[in-house]
Amino acid sequence: MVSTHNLGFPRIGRQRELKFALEQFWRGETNAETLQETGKSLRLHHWAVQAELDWQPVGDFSFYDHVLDTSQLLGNLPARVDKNADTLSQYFQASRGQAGTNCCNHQIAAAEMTKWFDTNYHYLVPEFTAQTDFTAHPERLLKQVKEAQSAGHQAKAVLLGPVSYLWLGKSKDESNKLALLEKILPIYAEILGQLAANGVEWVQIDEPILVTELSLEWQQAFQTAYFSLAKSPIKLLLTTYFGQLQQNLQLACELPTAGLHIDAINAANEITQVVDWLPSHKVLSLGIINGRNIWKTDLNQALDLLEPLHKRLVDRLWLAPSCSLLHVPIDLASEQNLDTEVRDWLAFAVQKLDELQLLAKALNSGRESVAEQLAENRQAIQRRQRSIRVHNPAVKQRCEAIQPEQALRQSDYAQRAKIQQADLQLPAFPTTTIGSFPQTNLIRQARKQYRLGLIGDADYKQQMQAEIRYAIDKQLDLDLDVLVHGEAERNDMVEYFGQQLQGFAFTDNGWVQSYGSRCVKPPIIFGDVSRPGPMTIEWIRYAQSLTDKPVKGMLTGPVTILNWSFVRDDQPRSETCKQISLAIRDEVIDLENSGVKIIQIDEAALREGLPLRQSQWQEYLDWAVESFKITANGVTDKTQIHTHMCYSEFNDIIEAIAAMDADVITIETSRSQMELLDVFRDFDYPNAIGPGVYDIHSPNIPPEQWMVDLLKLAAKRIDKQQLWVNPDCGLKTRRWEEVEPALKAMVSAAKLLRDQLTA
Ligand SMILES: CN1c2c(nc(N)[nH]c2=O)NC[C@@H]1CNc1ccc(C(=O)N[C@@H](CCC(=O)N[C@@H](CCC(=O)N[C@@H](CCC(=O)O)C(=O)O)C(=O)O)C(=O)O)cc1
Ligand SMILES: N[C@@H](CCS)C(=O)O
Ligand SMILES: [Zn+2]
Repeated sequence: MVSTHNLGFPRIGRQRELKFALEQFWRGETNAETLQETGKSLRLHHWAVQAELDWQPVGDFSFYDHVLDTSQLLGNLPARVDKNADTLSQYFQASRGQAGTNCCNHQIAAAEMTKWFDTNYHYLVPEFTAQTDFTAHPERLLKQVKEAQSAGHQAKAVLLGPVSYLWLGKSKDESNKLALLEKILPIYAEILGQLAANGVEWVQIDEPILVTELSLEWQQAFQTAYFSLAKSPIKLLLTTYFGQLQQNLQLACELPTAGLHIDAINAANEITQVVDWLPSHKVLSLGIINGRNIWKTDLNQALDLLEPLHKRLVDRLWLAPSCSLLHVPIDLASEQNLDTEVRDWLAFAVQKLDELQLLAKALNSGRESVAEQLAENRQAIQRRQRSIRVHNPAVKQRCEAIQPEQALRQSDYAQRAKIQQADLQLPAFPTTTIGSFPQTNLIRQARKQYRLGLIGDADYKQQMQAEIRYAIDKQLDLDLDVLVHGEAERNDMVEYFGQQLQGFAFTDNGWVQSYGSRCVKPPIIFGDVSRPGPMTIEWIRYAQSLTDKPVKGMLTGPVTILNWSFVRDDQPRSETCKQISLAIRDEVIDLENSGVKIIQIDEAALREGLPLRQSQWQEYLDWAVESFKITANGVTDKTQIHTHMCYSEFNDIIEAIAAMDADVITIETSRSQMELLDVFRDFDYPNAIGPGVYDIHSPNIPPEQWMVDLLKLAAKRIDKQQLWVNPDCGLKTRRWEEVEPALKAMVSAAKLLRDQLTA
């Protein structure tokens, strides 16, 4: 008999119950008990949805992030959290920071947040020093185990493994993180012991770093860790996902665990080798359903692959999604307005689990036991392949006809910079923001009413224009140099563009957690992409009509639209990206023709799209940078092109960043004390840079002196002529009460620097 299990279920809830519960709690409208009740009810609901599986995951739920949960489990929250606070308050202090007050609270900086591998999910980076000690705090996990067991479920505990945990964290004092392994292992052993004592048979121990290129030192750490944990009285399912094992394959197979899970979508070519290497007592869990995409599985094809493996492995074969279902929307049944043809091609989390059960039944009881469903699945797969909605010959021809010159600026940066400055006349340390201003309730309500047809085009336009006017007036009061229109009309920087492009479909409720309570609704790219008409021109033109200061045209770049969408799997990503790049190029040219002098093309997701293995980076960077350049470079020298990236660890890709040749790049740096600029200095990066001085992910308002200090640190690394002054990212998640004083201090800091450093 083949068994089924799931690596993790989306936490946010069908109606984003978790989001609303968290935000109410943070606003002080509800108490901790109410929040805990929501958590419990979501967990119980999720386990009920997964009840048909042989094992239900416990420990995948989180109030903010599972890596932060692991830090708390191991007694490793940042030292600055208030030791006297209760555990929930400590948890939120670490995830969101705490603003200082005049009375008793001191300001607590939030932990650094970064991308979880190549996904759009963010985790909170564990912090280490040579002195870090760990202590076991398994109470929350054990409580959840009990909850699941009491509800009649087979609890399989989910833990982030010790080696990946250390790898994902950051040493604050340059000490070797691996030296902590010997301290952390007894704590894991203690937790495993407690799980066993509470009736847990299997622990899914996630070690996703096994799909990356590991040095010998880290490979050896796996040996040390798992030979040590093998003494524990519990079965470990060593779990890898997001890619191939390659040089870690033998290691993963041979570590002394009771089972191994591999990503059978991304590492399909390694299955045979894994089966050959795997010791005969071990379970092999195959992640056969794609946990990163929303397409129906070709079940007949999957069975062709699985049947011979089942014959060989018999009871030792388990089936699961390739990774946690955290990265896909919950339920297709929540969609009332999806195009029926496209809907027929899709599977969300709940449908993926149905697919899993169907595969298990076909293996356990023969294909004939599910013949009807298999026939229906075959037809759906064929309908998608043959659909005329997918293919647009004009788009394909335009892509084939792209000439290399289309990706080139007219002149080099030095020459462009002079032409642009002569026109723009910006001061030293020019100030700007990244694009969005607070998405207030009023804005969201207006969008909702418009969406529901409760207000018409004229009303909506008037309301959005009022918001734009408000944002422009505020920026004029603040004396910022380069203004933005504030993005009031955008629900999301990717969804907004997708909704106006052909080849995209949308969901109403296809929410996916991005960080904490924040979610996104990734568009679905199902066909060739084209732009039926201008997407942003009217709004920017209106904003520019209100002021003589330059207002940036604001676009999302092709690589980011690609990386933050669910992408078609029937052509290379590079091809889809090229199609998007031509569509956005047309928008850039229209903006220039409308008199817009500065155009920002956000490529927030360019870096996270890097393949997990460095050996594949260059190929990706070649087409990603080319796509950006096709989009950006149809303009004359006079137009200043900005790009923005929220994550700025550019050490290994600085050449690609330089090759993008944006006139100005604004980046996230404030939490790293400008250290991220070292690579720009070492590379002699010539173009302008706006290192973020205001961490927009935290409600804390940065004091002016803090930003002055950051700018001075920046000026030590980068020629002051090159420096711009801006926040780390857009301000849509913040409130005006936070934004105004923060930007006031930022502009003041820039002016001070102007006086001090350019005198
Ligand atoms: C820059 N970031 C982005 C990433 N990915 C994207 N696709 N987009 C990004 O901007 N990845 C990296 C970072 C992640 N950062 C964020 C930051 C903020 C959010 C966020 O705020 N998300 C919102 C949802 C945004 C949205 O689409 N809103 C819609 C619908 C809102 C809604 O729920 N409306 C209610 C009614 C109004 C109300 O009561 O609030 C309804 O319909 O019932 C809109 O504004 O129209 C969030 O709330 O989580 C995400 C990623
Ligand atoms: N222009 C966008 C970029 C976010 S990465 C914003 O300001 O929200
Ligand atoms: Zn950003």
